[in-house]
Amino acid sequence: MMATELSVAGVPPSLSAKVVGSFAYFTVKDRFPTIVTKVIDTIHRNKNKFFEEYGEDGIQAEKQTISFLSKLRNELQTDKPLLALTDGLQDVESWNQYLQRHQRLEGDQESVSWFKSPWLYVECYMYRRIQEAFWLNPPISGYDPFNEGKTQGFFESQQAVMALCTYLEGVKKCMDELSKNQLLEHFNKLLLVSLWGNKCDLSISAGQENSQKINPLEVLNSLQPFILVDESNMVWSTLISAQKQEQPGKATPCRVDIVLDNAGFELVSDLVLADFLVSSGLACKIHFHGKCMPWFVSDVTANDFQWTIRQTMAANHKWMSKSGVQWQRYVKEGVWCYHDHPFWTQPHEFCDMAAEAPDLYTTLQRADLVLFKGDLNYRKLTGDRAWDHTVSFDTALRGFGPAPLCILRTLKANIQVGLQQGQGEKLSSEDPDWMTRGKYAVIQFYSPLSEQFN
Ligand SMILES: O=P(O)(O)OC[C@H]1O[C@](O)(CO)[C@@H](O)[C@@H]1O
Ligand SMILES: [Mn+2]
Repeated sequence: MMATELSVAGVPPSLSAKVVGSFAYFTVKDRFPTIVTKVIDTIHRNKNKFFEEYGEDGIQAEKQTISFLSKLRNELQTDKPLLALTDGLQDVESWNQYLQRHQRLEGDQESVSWFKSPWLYVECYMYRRIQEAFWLNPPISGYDPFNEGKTQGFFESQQAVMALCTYLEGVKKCMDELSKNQLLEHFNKLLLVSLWGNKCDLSISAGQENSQKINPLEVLNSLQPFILVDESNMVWSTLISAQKQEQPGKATPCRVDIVLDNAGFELVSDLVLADFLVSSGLACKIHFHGKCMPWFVSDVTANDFQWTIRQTMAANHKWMSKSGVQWQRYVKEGVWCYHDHPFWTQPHEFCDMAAEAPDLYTTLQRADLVLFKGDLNYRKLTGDRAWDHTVSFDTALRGFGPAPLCILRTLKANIQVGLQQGQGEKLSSEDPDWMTRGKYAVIQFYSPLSEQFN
């Protein structure tokens, strides 16, 4: 099961920093070292805290972690071969096998390196190595170096969060009187807020900025021209038709899975959408999927998920705290549940999920709809390959389709499929950076049950 064969007929090569001047090249060359340096600074700034908590052992661990990370930074800046992991975590074997498969494919170990290997692989590997640096240094193994940025992103988005929760509670109050069209209107709005919430990630800005300052609902119209593909109507029909199939014997009617991306405002926008789906009866159960370790700077971990709900509950704002209390109740009652499978923090393209993580694939098959959030999920759905812009989304998925699925993504990496003939060229001539600045977005849909829609 080699995941990145470059020679599969009809499948383009993986994006890689070996293309000098490409976005992948600049990311590996400039953004990776910046991110590792930021992690080092964060640890250093927290030195006193480690001392207070763990005494001399904390100081030793801080020093040692910084030394591991400096070594990592040096390896990546000098294009050294990737190394096997040694921290004994449950996913080590799978990472090391992945490395060996690449080495076999390339014919020598030197060729599997930061600038020569697939960008998706080396970027995931960098975050896994950061995790290793901590894990090998108890007592600070569990430290999340991105936590400060994530919590700051949440606090700086307070006004937007309040506006969104006020809107949500307003809708919920009159839910019973809403016509189907009104319900659809609210659904569309909240789907768009969740889509544009993906602008708020910390990885693209190397940890600089990830907050939502203005009322997201007020800017939706002005953002409409920047949505390049909008298949939200298929998402709506999927939810409606799943309801029609609801049978008394079916254990979990209309289940929606949300594969989360970033903490901060984006997570709140996802929770608001999930609340709307449940309170409107469009869904009965929501399964959230997050990361089991700090990932791509701002991605949601179990801790971020719980923390965000607690903070929302504790807010000194009537509608915000009401929303938080409701979310806590959903979690307690099992209407919402959070999972973090190790597959989400591995470098695989999603077309390899069925083979690499059959249990996760089976889990997703139980959903009536899977909503994927964000750029990294888009890269993994499409294999992070140099597809022509006009190739269809289903072709790029290469057989991945556990259930009807939709991706809500703002463009931050130079990959985009499913466009009209000439659309990509036109965008490139108007704005050469159209794929990498988070200015444009897509809502793309695929269903393995497509006959249902024919
Ligand atoms: O949080 P998101 O939307 O997945 O964005 C992260 C993206 O940002 C980047 O760091 C930009 O290159 C990509 O590596 C990654 O795909
Ligand atoms: Mn992210």
